[in-house]
Amino acid sequence: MTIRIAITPGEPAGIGPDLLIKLAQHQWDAQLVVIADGALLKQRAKLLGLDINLIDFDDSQAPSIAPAGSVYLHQVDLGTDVEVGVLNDANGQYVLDTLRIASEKNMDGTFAAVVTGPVHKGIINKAGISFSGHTEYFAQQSNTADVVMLLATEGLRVALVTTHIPLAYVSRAITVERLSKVATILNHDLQTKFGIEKPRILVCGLNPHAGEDGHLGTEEIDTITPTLELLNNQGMNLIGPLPADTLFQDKYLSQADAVLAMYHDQGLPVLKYKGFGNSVNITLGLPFIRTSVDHGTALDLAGTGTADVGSFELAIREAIKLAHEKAQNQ
Ligand SMILES: NC(=O)C1=CN([C@@H]2O[C@H](COP(=O)(O)OP(=O)(O)OC[C@H]3O[C@@H](n4cnc5c(N)ncnc54)[C@H](O)[C@@H]3O)[C@@H](O)[C@H]2O)C=CC1
Ligand SMILES: NCC(=O)COP(=O)(O)O
Repeated sequence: MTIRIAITPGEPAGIGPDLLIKLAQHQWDAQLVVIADGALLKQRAKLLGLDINLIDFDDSQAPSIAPAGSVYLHQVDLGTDVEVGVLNDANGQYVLDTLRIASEKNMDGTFAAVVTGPVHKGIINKAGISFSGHTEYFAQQSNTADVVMLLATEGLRVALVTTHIPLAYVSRAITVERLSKVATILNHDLQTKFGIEKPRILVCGLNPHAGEDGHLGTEEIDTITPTLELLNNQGMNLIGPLPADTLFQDKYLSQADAVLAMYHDQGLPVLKYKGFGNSVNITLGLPFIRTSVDHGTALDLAGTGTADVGSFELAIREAIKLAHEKAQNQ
């Protein structure tokens, strides 16, 4: 069975188009359909000294595999010409259009998954569109109240209770309800997507030293500990709250299936230090499969041909794998 995957290369001035063009140089075991402006891809390929053959995507045809050097294209017109490495808010709507189409066509079953390249959150907002990240955008588009950001590399999976919010709002956002939903989604998807029968999840505290018995903050006593007790009584295996500065060592990680961090920069720096370029971002809890890269737009590398394809490649491979598993279980 041929799986059909949507790919959004993301910010047109960044490295997303470069990586997509490089990855299309070999044949994939799935139909990859890039949702982007074809002229942009042609121009970027020329700059990189590569050829790219774009095949018009027709969703009335059965999924088929493109030969090496080719990729299927769902055309979306850019707002304006792209200067490599230079952001332009005139293209903010274009980026969002590619994501909207990917979302709609995953919801209606045209695609079995979406793999996203990096977007620049700032320039989309500068274009007058409120946007904090793919994770939140796809949740909103699919009317999903709670989704979970999980990044995975060899030997470490990190999920987040809160995602793209200012640090000043984090404490308020960690409620019994949110923590319960995130832990439940994480536990469920570790079982179903990763085949772990009874996931062992290490849960970080929020404050230094997990609050030091309430002397350095009380969120652990007021919210985190009671929620973990509640969920463990229902059969989960959540360990914590643990001091985040000491739990990231092999002694603990080797016994764990995932770490649940309270906020973006508590968990992701460790993950990226361990596996930058070799990690995948997976959104759990969505009604469709979405994977992504572990890096940003890297404007400094766009058009140079030096950007590493590792994470984008892994994101596509993971999406294909998850899509096959989902198809088999239906
Ligand atoms: N999935 C997404 O859409 C993500 C988007 N971003 C966005 O990217 C923008 C830029 O963020 P930064 O913090 O500067 O992170 P960045 O990942 O774009 O760049 C950080 C450093 O890593 C290098 N780098 C990044 N990707 C690389 C690759 N594939 N190969 C080799 N080197 C690479 C860059 O050259 C730079 O030195 C921001 O607007 C941010 O929101 C950041 C992370 C994920
Ligand atoms: N650091 C990961 C990240 O910010 C990716 O966010 P998203 O766009 O995948 O929601």
